[in-house]
Amino acid sequence: MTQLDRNSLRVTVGDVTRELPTVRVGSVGRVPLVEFIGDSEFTNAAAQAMLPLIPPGTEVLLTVVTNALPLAHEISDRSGLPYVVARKKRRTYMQDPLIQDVPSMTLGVAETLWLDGPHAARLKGKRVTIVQDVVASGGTARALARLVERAGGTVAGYLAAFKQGTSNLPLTYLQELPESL
Ligand SMILES: O=C(O)c1cc(=O)[nH]c(=O)n1[C@@H]1O[C@H](COP(=O)(O)O)[C@@H](O)[C@H]1O
Repeated sequence: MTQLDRNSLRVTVGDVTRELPTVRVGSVGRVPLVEFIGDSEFTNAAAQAMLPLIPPGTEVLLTVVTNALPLAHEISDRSGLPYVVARKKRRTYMQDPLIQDVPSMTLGVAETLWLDGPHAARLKGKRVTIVQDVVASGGTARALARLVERAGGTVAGYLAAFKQGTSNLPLTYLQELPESL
């Protein structure tokens, strides 16, 4: 990882290098912006590198829209593990969804997660690994863990492409990003 200036940070995953732009977030300062959506080459490199980090015993992956979705798709495809997706908006077709507030978000917006009932059923009795693009405060990860428990599953572990900040979750990740630049 190379800091080019306050406006960008160069990261390399596998043989793919990207210059992440930085964005201003509240009073925190500038944080590097990781975008997997729209970048299959970067997504695929990260998914491939994350395969050995999947916690042993994992039976199902759980992720949340939007940015982590292509990553979870690729990890699922490469590992053969099924994946389940929490949404951030209610959909009219949802049946008995589990609704979970995310207490605080690094990017500055409070959010609510929605897990459709039939999808929650796929977590019941399973060892579930939570997959994210970035874990910062850990608020999203904790909300996803709560959904696993409410669905009757157990959390096998937390897997992220990048860690940013000092959350004390038992997280496996590829690289650590600076909290602010
Ligand atoms: O696109 C995003 O939502 C996102 C971009 C980014 O550069 N960094 C980033 O942390 N996020 C999202 O912010 C959430 C992590 O923040 P915490 O809940 O504070 O750990 C995840 O849902 C990420 O998808």
